[in-house]
Amino acid sequence: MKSKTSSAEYISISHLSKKFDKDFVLKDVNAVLNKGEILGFLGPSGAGKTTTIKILTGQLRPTSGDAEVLGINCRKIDELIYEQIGIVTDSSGVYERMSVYDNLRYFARLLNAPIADIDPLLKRIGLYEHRKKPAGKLSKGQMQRLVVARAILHRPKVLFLDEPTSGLDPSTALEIHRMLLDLKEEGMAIFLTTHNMEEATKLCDHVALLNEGIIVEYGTPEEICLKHNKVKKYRVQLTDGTKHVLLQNQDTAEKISQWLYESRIETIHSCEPTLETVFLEVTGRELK
Ligand SMILES: Nc1ncnc2c1ncn2[C@@H]1O[C@H](COP(=O)(O)OP(=O)(O)OP(=O)(O)O)[C@@H](O)[C@H]1O
Repeated sequence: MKSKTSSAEYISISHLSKKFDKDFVLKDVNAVLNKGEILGFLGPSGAGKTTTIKILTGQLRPTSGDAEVLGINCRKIDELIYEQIGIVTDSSGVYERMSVYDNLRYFARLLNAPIADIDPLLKRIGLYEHRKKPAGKLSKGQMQRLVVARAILHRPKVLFLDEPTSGLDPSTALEIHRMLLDLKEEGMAIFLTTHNMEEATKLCDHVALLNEGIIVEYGTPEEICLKHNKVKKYRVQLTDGTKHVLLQNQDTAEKISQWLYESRIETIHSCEPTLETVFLEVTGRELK
């Protein structure tokens, strides 16, 4: 983990814990997010992802440990930080009777963002055609784009997204992904929570796999998968339709060469771990 003094370090989380009543829902969480990076907090429902975001945005105080966001200790965060961060949770906070444009104009005034930035932003997120529509009449995907637009209108340094593509169709999710990668390129630091391991693998520079409040793996998606690539396996489908998963060893080599000799192999692949299979291996739990 990098030192606290790094100028590009926008978020640092150190031994963070949170207790509700008697139960710890976060236990000794450590992570770092630098400028121009995407950090993913991944875990099943109840793992503590939203609680982490709430602590980092000043909505909850931790029980112990520390976190800094843009150099401000999480216990001292107040509304002033909202000039420098954007938050996407759900669509609450959008005024449904106001038009798309008026919603953004309202937030631009609130956050001192230039009104002239609204139209280019609407074009960028594909909502320009819908700018006069009441927000309440947007589709789910359009609403999600509006919520992201509202969160980035004032060009924050850090963007928090709590499951930004949950429930979206694949093409809308893809548009959100493209937008996030563009924002990252522009230097924004993005803190993302998701259940979706494919999304995390594609977008995140680093991921924290969170289970019951504990980070069970932390690193780049590649590092984590490589670390768990010790037991090598092959997946073979034969021409008779049967499927076989075989450990890489002498017996398998002999079996595969026999099947090759008999022209019985339809497909053959090596089984590299994914974040999904790593999570299952480490926790014994599916991510759904
Ligand atoms: N205000 C609260 N009081 C008591 N318990 C809470 C409170 N907020 C959250 N919890 C509990 O803390 C645990 C973690 O909740 P959190 O919302 O952080 O999970 P999550 O990983 O974001 O889940 P999901 O993917 O379902 O959003 C859950 O067991 C939840 O019931």
